[in-house]
Amino acid sequence: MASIKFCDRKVLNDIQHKIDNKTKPQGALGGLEEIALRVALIQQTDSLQLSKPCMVVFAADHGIAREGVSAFSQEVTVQMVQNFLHGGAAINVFCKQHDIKLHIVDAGVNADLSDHPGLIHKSVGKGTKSFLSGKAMSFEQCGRALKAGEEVVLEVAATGSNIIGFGEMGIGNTSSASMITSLLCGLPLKDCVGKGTGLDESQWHKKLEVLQRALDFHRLPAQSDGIEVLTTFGGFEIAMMSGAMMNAAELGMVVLVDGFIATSAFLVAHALQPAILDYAIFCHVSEEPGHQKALEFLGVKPVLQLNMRLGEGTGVAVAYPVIQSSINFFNEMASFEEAGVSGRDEVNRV
Ligand SMILES: Cc1cc2ncn([C@H]3O[C@H](COP(=O)(O)O)[C@@H](O)[C@H]3O)c2cc1C
Ligand SMILES: O=C(O)c1cccnc1
Repeated sequence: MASIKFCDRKVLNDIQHKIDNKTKPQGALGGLEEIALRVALIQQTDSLQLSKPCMVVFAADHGIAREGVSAFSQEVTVQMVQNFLHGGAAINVFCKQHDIKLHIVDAGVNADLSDHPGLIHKSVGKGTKSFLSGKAMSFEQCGRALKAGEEVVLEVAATGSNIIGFGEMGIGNTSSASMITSLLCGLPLKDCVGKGTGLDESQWHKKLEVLQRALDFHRLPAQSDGIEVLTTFGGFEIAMMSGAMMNAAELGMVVLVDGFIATSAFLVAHALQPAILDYAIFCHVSEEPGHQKALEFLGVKPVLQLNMRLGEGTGVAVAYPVIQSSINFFNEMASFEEAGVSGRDEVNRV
């Protein structure tokens, strides 16, 4: 398992000084300044670099999808994987637009995908079990998924990438994310359950009722251990994302987190390795109510607020140019001295 170190804060004052000395009123670039500070802390240098940005989408099926918790049926997972491989999904479009290299991983889709050369094959099984009457996965499967996530990141890092985004596909996975968020953030389940792919009001009540029954069946203590929560309610793609995120942080990469489901994987990683928070940028806040709560729990602000609720890593891909802008102002903007612009104190003296 990864062992993530908190970033060395000795450089913090120098970084802040550099940001404050750019030719702008102090703080005027708002969130861009926070992003630049985060990347500078990770990279421990005053010349920031984003190399070979990558996006990894983990796909898997969920037994809970058969309990009427999603507006779509389970086959959509494999159909969307094929769509990813043919370049037709939202994540393909946005990654292409921003020159982000896209990797698709079979983490445990309920189909035989062995003859798809464009796919990274890491399947841990043909979908999880329904967590309504037992654990979604065994500890052994969970261990394999975490390890597979680490392996994928190692390969991506070896290409020279230092910034990596994570996304997912798996019908039913907002249900897993709701359970994980409720338990790891110590929140009432009701506050963490949303409409996913588009449930109506009565379908939402049914989803909440099913998930409440699962919660009552397992009776895990509030603030349970991350692995216990993951094996009981997780998905293979969520476990693989957790392992991947931890390894990326350990390697000193910038970790770009997408929406509700990716953040639930992050919550597991954070429960196991709190220092991972130093390496993460939360790219957007999803319409799923549990996502906003999870971001509040972590004490972080999202880059974008676009009322998106798709997943696949789309929030990461559309936030990427904003992150690039943060790096560019930090590297390229002139300081007051360089540009011969009067600083605030000088103006006050006049
Ligand atoms: C066509 C389609 C494309 C998607 N791309 C991402 N998701 C998103 O929706 C699913 C989670 O929602 P729920 O828990 O309600 O099933 C995940 O697959 C997620 O990635 C999609 C869903 C659909 C239907
Ligand atoms: O926020 C997300 O990641 C999300 C929300 C709804 C459906 N799929 C994904």
